[in-house]
Amino acid sequence: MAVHEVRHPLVQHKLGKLRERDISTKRFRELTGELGTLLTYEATRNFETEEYEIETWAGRCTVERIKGKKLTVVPILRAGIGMMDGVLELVPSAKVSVVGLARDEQTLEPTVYLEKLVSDIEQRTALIIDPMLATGGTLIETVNILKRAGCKDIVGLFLVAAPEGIERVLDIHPDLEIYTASIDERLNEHGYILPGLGDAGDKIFGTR
Ligand SMILES: O=P(O)(O)OC[C@H]1O[C@H](OP(=O)(O)OP(=O)(O)O)[C@H](O)[C@@H]1O
Ligand SMILES: O=c1cc[nH]c(=O)[nH]1
Ligand SMILES: [Mg+2]
Repeated sequence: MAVHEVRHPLVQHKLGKLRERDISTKRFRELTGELGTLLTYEATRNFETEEYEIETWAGRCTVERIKGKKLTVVPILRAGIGMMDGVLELVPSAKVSVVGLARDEQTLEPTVYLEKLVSDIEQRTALIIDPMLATGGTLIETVNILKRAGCKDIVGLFLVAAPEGIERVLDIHPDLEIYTASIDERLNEHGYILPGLGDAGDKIFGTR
């Protein structure tokens, strides 16, 4: 297991724009999708490939394809939906397993309100997507759901992650692989990430 902070210049440039206080809903959505694409590119870097032969304009040629990797993208409602189109741009055939969790603003404990997983999830790598990993409670519960369903290979993509949350999650799920555009400084007293993005769900959906 490992935590990868993706320091690629494009990722850091887009994340900087995303942090601007007066960003519009439209721009926040665009950048969230684009960062979803870039994090997917990084997270799929070590997928195994196999060679096969094709007929080309110049005769036969050996090319490569991803070897038997079946994916399911797992957006955590609501905010994870904001990354989904960007992720699916690179893995357009992936099945989608949706989970809905909401964090109680006072206790910071998540409640699960939806589980709609693909039926053969035990044969798939799960790619969890959510802009924020804060206290880690939502991610721990999501991984619990996936493991209960038989999923063994689980990767999480987050725009921003708090060090406290990462530590808590890895304590319980040390086999998890995490990709994030930034490991931020800390959580504030309300469980929000600093400097973070504010409330990502509200910014993506235009609610407040
Ligand atoms: O790591 P945690 O402390 O559990 O917090 C992170 C969760 O909180 C946010 O969702 P929220 O519950 O606000 O739901 P939303 O996406 O509907 O806004 C965020 O998108 C994560 O899912
Ligand atoms: O900083 C945070 C923490 C949880 N959820 C968010 O949207 N932002
Ligand atoms: Mg929210």
